[in-house]
Formats: sequence, structure tokens, C-alpha cells
Amino acid sequence: MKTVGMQGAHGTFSEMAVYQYFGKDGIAAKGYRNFVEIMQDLENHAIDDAVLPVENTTTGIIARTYDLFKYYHVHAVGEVLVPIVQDLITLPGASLSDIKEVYSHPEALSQCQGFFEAHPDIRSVPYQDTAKSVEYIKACKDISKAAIGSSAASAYYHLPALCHAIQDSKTNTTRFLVVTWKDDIPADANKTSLMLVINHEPGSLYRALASLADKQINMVKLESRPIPGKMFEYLFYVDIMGTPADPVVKEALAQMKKYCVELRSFGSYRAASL
Ligand SMILES: O=C(O)C(=O)C[C@]1(C(=O)O)C=C[C@@H](O)C=C1
Repeated sequence: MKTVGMQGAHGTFSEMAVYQYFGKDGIAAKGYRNFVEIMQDLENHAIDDAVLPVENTTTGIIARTYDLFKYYHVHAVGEVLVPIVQDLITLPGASLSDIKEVYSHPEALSQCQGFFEAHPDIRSVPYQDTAKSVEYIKACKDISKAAIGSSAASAYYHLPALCHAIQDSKTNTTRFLVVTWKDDIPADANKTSLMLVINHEPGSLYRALASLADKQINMVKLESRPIPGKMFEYLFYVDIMGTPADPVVKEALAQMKKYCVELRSFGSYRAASL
């Protein structure tokens, strides 16, 4: 049996990501309340793998998870894209005019901003995860409380979805990385995630990225993040197609390193498609 860490309870989107990537056979999904505990358990080899949300097509980078790659020496070995459909789940018999508060995971709430703009009297309340939010409103037995979550959570808790697909974008999708403590590059890997801190000199970022362009390497993501404790200094997350197993990529990374204070790959994996 392989134990795979994920955020939250049964019925979350993270659980969907686990089963979408690994299938259900021989897999035990282990729910956690926070990502730091997942990373610690991975580093201690208490679990085999974990599946972490890193980016959403509506709201962008999920910095809480992405930034952990700075502190934990774990490796991304897979990627999975999960279409996210958010339902408004209520107690039986509730109508929209009864609802005063809607509970959900902060990411889920921000994927449904249009809903809250259209219903300014409804308050959004951040909660642990989408499935726990459904469990909570069921336990409250208060018709004015609703939750945002998956149809799987609505079915599991036997509560109706008053409104289906209330997320802002029809194509709302979350990208998850599959992470492990083993330092292996999967044989079919074709994408690499890098973290870089550049020298503070004119043109450093330009030259670092030119190292990729010069070798015709496709950069598919560039994200800048503040460095904690350093005022207005930034590190960059860069995703490229290719892996250091390819001599051309290896050469480009060696060139790139000349313009960096730090350059680290946090994993190579097979790029996912929907
Ligand atoms: O609360 C959940 O259902 C989760 O799996 C967490 C999470 C997230 O952290 O982004 C996962 C996917 C969706 O984007 C919304 C919430």
C-alpha cells in the first residue's frame, strides 16, 4: 500500500487529484490540515508521496505550497491537472434568499468572486478545506449557512447543490505537483521546475533566461516571489520543457548558473494534459 499525503478530508479536490494521478488500487490517501506537516512527513519518509496544489487558472500561483519548495528538500515527480467545478451546497430546502454565510477553502472562495459580487449580502467565510466546510454546515443545522465544494462532497454528506458551477471561469483548473522524498527523475519526464535567485547586477535575469533561449529551450512558466527577510528581493520560479538528463538542457543550466546566486531544480516530471 502506498500512502499519499494531501490537504484536507474525503471529498476535497486534493483527494480527486490523488486518485486521478495514482488510481485507487493500492493507494491510501492521507489527509492533513496543513502543508508543513505533509512536507515534514515526506522528509521523514513517513509517507511515500504527496499531492500539492500549486497553481490555479483563475487565481494564479498557490504561494503557500510553492514557497515550501524553498525549505524542504523534496522532489516533484509528477503533475496532474484537475478541472475544478464549485457547487453551492446547502441544507435541504434552503433557497438563495436564506443564505447569509458561505464557508469554504480560501482558494475556492476566490475562484467564485463573481458569485459574491452578484450577492453582496452573502458573507464569505474561509474554512479549512471544501469538504470540511460541507461537514461543518451540516453539523450546524442552520439554513442560513452554505458551503462551496465539489459534487463529491455534496454526495458524501447527502446535501443538495443549490447552484452548480458557480466558479468564475468554466475552465477553472488546478495544477497539482506529485512530490516525493526520492531523488529520481522519472524515465518519461519532459518538464523541469527550477528555482533561481539572481545576482543583483544589470541584465542578470535577462542573461539567465537567455541561456534557455540560446538553446531553444521552451520556458513555460515564470513567477517572481519575495524572499522572506530580504526587503524587496525576489526569487524566480521557472518551468522549462526538458530535463537535465538531456545534455542540451544540462549545458543551458550550467550557463544559467553563472548569473545566479542560487539555482536549484526541484523536480523533473511528465507534463500533464487534461
Ligand atoms: O479544499 C479543497 O478541496 C482542496 O483540495 C484545496 C484546494 C486548494 O488548495 O487550492 C484545491 C483545489 C481547489 O483549487 C480548491 C482548493
